[in-house]
Amino acid sequence: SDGTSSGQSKTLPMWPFFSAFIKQPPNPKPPSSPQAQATTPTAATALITVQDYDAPNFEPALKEKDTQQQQLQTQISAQAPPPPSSPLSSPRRTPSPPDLHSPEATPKALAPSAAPSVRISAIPGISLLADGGRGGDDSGARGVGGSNHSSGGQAEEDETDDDIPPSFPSLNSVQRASGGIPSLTAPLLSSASPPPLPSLSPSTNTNRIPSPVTSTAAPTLPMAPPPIPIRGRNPKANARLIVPGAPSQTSAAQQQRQSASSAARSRLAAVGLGASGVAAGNGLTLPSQRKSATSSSSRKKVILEPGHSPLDWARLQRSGVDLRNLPHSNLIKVSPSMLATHAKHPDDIWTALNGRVYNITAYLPFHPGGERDLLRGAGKDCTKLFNATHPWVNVEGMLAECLIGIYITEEEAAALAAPESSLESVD
Ligand code: HEM
Repeated sequence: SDGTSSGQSKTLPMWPFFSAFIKQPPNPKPPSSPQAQATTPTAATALITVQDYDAPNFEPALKEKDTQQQQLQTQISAQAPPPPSSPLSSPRRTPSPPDLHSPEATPKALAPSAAPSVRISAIPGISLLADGGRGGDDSGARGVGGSNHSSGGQAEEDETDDDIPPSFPSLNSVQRASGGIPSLTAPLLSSASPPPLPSLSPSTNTNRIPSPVTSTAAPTLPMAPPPIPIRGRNPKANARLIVPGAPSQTSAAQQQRQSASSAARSRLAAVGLGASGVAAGNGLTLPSQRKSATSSSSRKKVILEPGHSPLDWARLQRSGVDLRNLPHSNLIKVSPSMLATHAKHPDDIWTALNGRVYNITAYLPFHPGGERDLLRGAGKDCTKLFNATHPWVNVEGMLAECLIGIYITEEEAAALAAPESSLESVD
């Protein structure tokens, strides 16, 4: 029978393709090779058995194939379960795998002839085995290291439980109940507590904010929490918090920071710079610095009537309205005596500024410093007063439409009047 089986396996090269579509008997068979025993029992496994065949012996092989098909159909129709101790499972009982290179190494060769030799597993081909590795003897499967789910029962549960690692510590252990593992926490505490770090000792931490973390859990923390940052706060605000003469409650670091800031401010004042590093007196310094530069003048903001903002004044200048109140458009030469005659009339108030004479009557309600201050220059030269108050104001642009003429001295006016009088006398 060995020769026959060998001939069958050697002369059916196309049989694997047919056997792949043949429904297997419900009772699965053991794997056909020892290697299949190592496969996962829960996954569908395709077992492929490839054997050498002899091409010249094709004719007898066809006959043998027909015989096998008939027997196979008979077996499928009968669906007879294989005997519990199938001879085909004998290779699995052997503790060491057989030599695969020898002809007797195949399960077909190892199977006795009395057994139902013509079975799918004995025919070289492709066998699709769902849950391959089932069947057979439980002890045999365990003997070669495989698993057997068909045995079921307690054996299967034991194998499943072995894959789950045990919980540590156990759910009902004393370690969980106590909240910690003494064997792990004790070395940490013992190594951190003696001796305590100097930065964590309460005696050197009196200026810091008392924290329960530093007092209770200090041995387990490597560093104490940092102090509250003071960066971003206004240094002047810090300076205002210091009450002169009062006992200082600040720490040494804060005192050092404040002394450094005051020293920096004194250095800036020595070079003529404000606290912000900007030259004092150009309008970009802090209000306190600017007020000290103009403390001699009586600068005060007044509330202007609605519709008298600087923009309203600019709009009035561009409107084309006559703001000069002159019978002609020519500029005239104004003497101090002539200017003085335009100081009291409420509709015709002149002032001299930077060598020019303006009619400031229309501008009076628009003056940010108020009418009263502006009227201080009515009928006279206000250049000194103007420059003492707001030298940055562009008066040439603001009062362009109010220009009367140029401001001349009495001598120039007299010189101008003399020729005219002489000509008049000539005429
Ligand atoms: C005649 C031409 C004048 C013009 C065109 C004029 C214009 C101005 C302008 C534009 C401002 C606002 C400046 C600012 O906000 O920075 C102002 C403010 C002021 N002016 Fe005059 N002014 C004139 C004459 C005078 C005179 C003669 C005085 C008399 C002291 C005076 C006293 C003031 C005062 C006290 C302020 C308020 C300053 C402040 O905002 O704190 N102005 N003036």
